[in-house]
Amino acid sequence: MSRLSGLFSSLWSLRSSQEQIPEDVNSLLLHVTFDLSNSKFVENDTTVRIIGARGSGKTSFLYKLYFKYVVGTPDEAFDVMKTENHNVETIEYSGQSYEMWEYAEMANSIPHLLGTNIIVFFLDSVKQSNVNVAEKARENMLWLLTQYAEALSESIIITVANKQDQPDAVSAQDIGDQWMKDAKLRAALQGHHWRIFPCSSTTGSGLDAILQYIHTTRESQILLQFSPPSHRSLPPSSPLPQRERASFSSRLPQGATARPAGQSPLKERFEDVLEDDETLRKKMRHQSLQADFGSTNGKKSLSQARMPITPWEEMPNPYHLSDNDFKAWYDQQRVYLFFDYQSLLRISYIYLRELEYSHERRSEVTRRLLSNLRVILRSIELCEQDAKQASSQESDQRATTEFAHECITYSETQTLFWLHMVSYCLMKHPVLEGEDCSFEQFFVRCPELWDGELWRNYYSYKQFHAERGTLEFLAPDKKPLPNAFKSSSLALKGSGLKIDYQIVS
Ligand SMILES: Nc1nc2c(ncn2[C@@H]2O[C@H](COP(=O)(O)OP(=O)(O)OP(=O)(O)O)[C@@H](O)[C@H]2O)c(=O)[nH]1
Ligand SMILES: [Mg+2]
Repeated sequence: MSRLSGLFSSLWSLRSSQEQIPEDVNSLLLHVTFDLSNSKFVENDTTVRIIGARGSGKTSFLYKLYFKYVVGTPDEAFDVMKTENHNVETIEYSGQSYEMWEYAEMANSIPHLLGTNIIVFFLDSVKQSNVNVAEKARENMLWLLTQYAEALSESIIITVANKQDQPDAVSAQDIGDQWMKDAKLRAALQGHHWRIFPCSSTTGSGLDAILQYIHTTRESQILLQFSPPSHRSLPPSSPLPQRERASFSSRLPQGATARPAGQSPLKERFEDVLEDDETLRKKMRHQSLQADFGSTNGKKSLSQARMPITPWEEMPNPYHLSDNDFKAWYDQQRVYLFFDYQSLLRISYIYLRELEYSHERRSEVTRRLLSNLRVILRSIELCEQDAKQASSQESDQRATTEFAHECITYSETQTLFWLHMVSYCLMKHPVLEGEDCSFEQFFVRCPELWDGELWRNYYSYKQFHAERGTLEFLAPDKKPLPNAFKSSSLALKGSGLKIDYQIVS
């Protein structure tokens, strides 16, 4: 320890001679805030600022990195003492040197944070089980991002859920979910590259993933000369309120998505739509890069692309997206974190509403809805498989819970049934001019859709879940579906039950 504390104090004196941190932080803050209006903050491309609660493990993290990447002794045991002001080390990673600063208090770090490229925000995951502590951490992050929104607008934000080696640590997934449930914080983070990583500064687990993310994200940001990522312009979206969630269908047995034997007229329909798994994986990687770095612009080849390290944050929770963003994502066949019953109703509603204003034929829209759904659901499944495989290799069982969301599987019969019911509800509860036309409002108005077992009125279980119905629409075997079309739809008039069947065949 004495060796390290000596090291720290010598570093401190070296740095403090270069960067005078005044005692009166407030006056400095005023000064910096004033300067903001006139200056564009640009700093060393590779500076990383580590902040967070006292005792959360910032110093341990810095020196674990130091021993691993500088000294080359990753298992070196060392003690740390409370940081007086700050510590700094230069860490070499993938041919790039990163100057890493860690600060004792957030207040003394602020003058250095402004305009910084990478902010690493540390949390003690054990203490996150205390709601007040968790809330305080979120408040601090929010305060920083809102107070210095302009100066930090380009900053990559990394949240580190440290001390994951402790049995009572709150998982990174749960902490991330809490952060995303906080509408203000979510809005403040929107537009930043933001990720949360599980980590243990004592065992060193998670260190590589964090460094790799810093490296690839920063590298690409430089390549793209700070061109904003494509999602930056998206407006902050409000989450749907928690409400009773009906279940669409339990996952079909393994292989249910495989083509059934026999000559269904729909059999060839998706031949050109659903690519093989490898192509889908490539596409997902490409999309994740685009989401992360704006556009690859040909500057980064696919062979250089890496799967996201913690893929779930790359994939948006559909509940966090506005209707517009949700649809844009769907149209691009991009992978969501999960796609549940409510998401299906929502996309059905959005597509049907759009139909009212477009010249597109209903059958074309339905076809697009189905083909996109099939690709998206398969992509989610592949991500799930990859994550499970990765977690079993790392023997980190926690990672598998990242995908523990309700997710439907592809079934043409079930999808078209729900599309039909949404269409029916749209007719029964039309959106009047001037009314809020969000899915959220529509759903509130349609109690019919709250019952995930609604299909039982029309179908036997066997028919609704028949394997044959996965890739072709099976008509109800109990009673006809309600008419879901205005009488002006002459071609469809009176066809009630068979309408969707006609559309897809
Ligand atoms: N179990 C466990 N203990 C950790 C971990 N990281 C840090 N610690 C312990 O937590 C205590 C505080 O660690 P520090 O690295 O000093 O934390 P800090 O954020 O730098 O604290 P300040 O300097 O007071 O701001 C020490 O006893 C560390 O050994 C971790 O990942 N797991
Ligand atoms: Mg410290």
